Amino acid sequence: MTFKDAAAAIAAAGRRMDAMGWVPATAGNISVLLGADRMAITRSGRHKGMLAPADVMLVDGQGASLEPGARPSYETLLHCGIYRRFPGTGAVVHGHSVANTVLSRRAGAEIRLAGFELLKAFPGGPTHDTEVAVPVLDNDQDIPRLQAVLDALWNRTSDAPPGYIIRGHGVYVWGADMAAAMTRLEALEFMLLCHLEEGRHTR
Ligand SMILES: CSC[C@@H](O)[C@@H](O)C(=O)COP(=O)(O)O
Ligand SMILES: [Zn+2]
Repeated sequence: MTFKDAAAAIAAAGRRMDAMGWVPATAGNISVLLGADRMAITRSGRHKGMLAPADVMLVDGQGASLEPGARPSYETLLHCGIYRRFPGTGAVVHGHSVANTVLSRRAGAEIRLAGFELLKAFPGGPTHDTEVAVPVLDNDQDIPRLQAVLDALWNRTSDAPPGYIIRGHGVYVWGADMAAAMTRLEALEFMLLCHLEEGRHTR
């Protein structure tokens, strides 16, 4: 994929996330892998619903800017961590929805989703008749330290997680390409919203 195509896919994903209310203010970040040591990612502090090609830039596999002086997403290392850990990943999306924020603020170490038809949208989820645990981690502005917590978590499990949620902050989801990542994000956000509504109606 060319940088131009990647920037267009990132901007389209940002518009979709904005339309859903998942990237308020300058929240969220989005990337596409372009090669073993290269990815296109949103610049820090841009509104993800109004991205122009110039709001996307190149970094290397360690998250270092390939454009002198330019500032990629503050959370670039979390994207690098996902590409490193899950080979075959081609795109990563991060958003701050009301559902993932509210639910994670009162969750423990995971949010369990069970019995939803949309669980079939997750990889390896051929049936609704299953339960998926989405990890919830405490928020941390020290991104290398947060990535170390994620690496330790992933080392303890053989499951391929559908994504993860940072408490009171937002969700990270990925896929083989942008379409797959967005399908997974939409499915997860739908189920989280159901979870939130169920909580409201059973109180
Ligand atoms: C609007 S504050 C949100 C940031 O702290 C961060 O969590 C975020 O999602 C966007 O950061 P960015 O550096 O623009 O990629
Ligand atoms: Zn964020």
